[in-house]
Amino acid sequence: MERVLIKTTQLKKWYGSIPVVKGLNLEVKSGEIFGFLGPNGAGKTTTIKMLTGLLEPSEGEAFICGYDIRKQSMQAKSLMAYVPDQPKLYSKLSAREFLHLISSLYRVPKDITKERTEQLLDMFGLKDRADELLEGYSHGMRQKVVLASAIIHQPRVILLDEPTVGLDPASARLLKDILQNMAQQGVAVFISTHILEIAERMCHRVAILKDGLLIAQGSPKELRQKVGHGGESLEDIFLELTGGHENVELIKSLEEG
Ligand SMILES: Nc1ncnc2c1ncn2[C@@H]1O[C@H](COP(=O)(O)OP(=O)(O)OP(=O)(O)O)[C@@H](O)[C@H]1O
Repeated sequence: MERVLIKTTQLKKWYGSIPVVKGLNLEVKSGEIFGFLGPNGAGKTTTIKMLTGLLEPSEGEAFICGYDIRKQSMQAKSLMAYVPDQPKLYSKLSAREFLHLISSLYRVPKDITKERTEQLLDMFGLKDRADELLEGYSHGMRQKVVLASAIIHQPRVILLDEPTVGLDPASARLLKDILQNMAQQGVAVFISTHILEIAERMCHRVAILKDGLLIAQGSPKELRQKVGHGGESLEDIFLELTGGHENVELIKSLEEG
């Protein structure tokens, strides 16, 4: 049986008196690519921040590889990687220096760090500019450095918040290939995205969050069978479940009017 590497039980978050995540029960297994979908403000980033230990849950628990993110945070964090939607880099370091730094924080031995840094720089097409300061990098190039730094310690779990924003098509494809490869090696991949085509093509299972609650969960095919009438795309199902179809109708009526 595959191991559950990400698990939440009745995870909740309030900001002040406002509940934004309302009791999430999630499980992601080794080798699984899990898509976390939902309209703006649904609570996706809040959930990911609780899973990574950046935000304290108001109630409930989250586990990474069986470690409680609050009580065993060092063990949990050493086994995970997090790619935020707005990554921050040390702009006065070069890409090569940054990768060495992150790798050393994860206590990867020096010789392995050097080898993996060169492999990753090569893989992401950054080798020619690896010694330039990151302040001179474009958004997409920075995104690639963050991705490289996230996988340098070979995590068992990777959480990505909107990772394809700013990547050119070739880099987005590279990311997809890397994540699929990681999943084949048993990594649990948790990816929040608004790009439903990515979710449809890449994710083994997706969950749709609305107003802090899970309203559907399953493989894209299962969701189509459960919710659809046949022939719909995941986008149609998403809009149906989240009420986006009303907006489509509204736009149409505005156009007609
Ligand atoms: N620090 C905060 N203080 C108060 N409210 C917050 C804070 N951070 C987020 N929220 C609110 O919590 C809700 C969920 O936000 P969150 O960023 O988790 O949504 P999301 O699903 O990631 O949205 P998006 O797709 O737009 O990135 C929103 O209503 C947001 O305004």
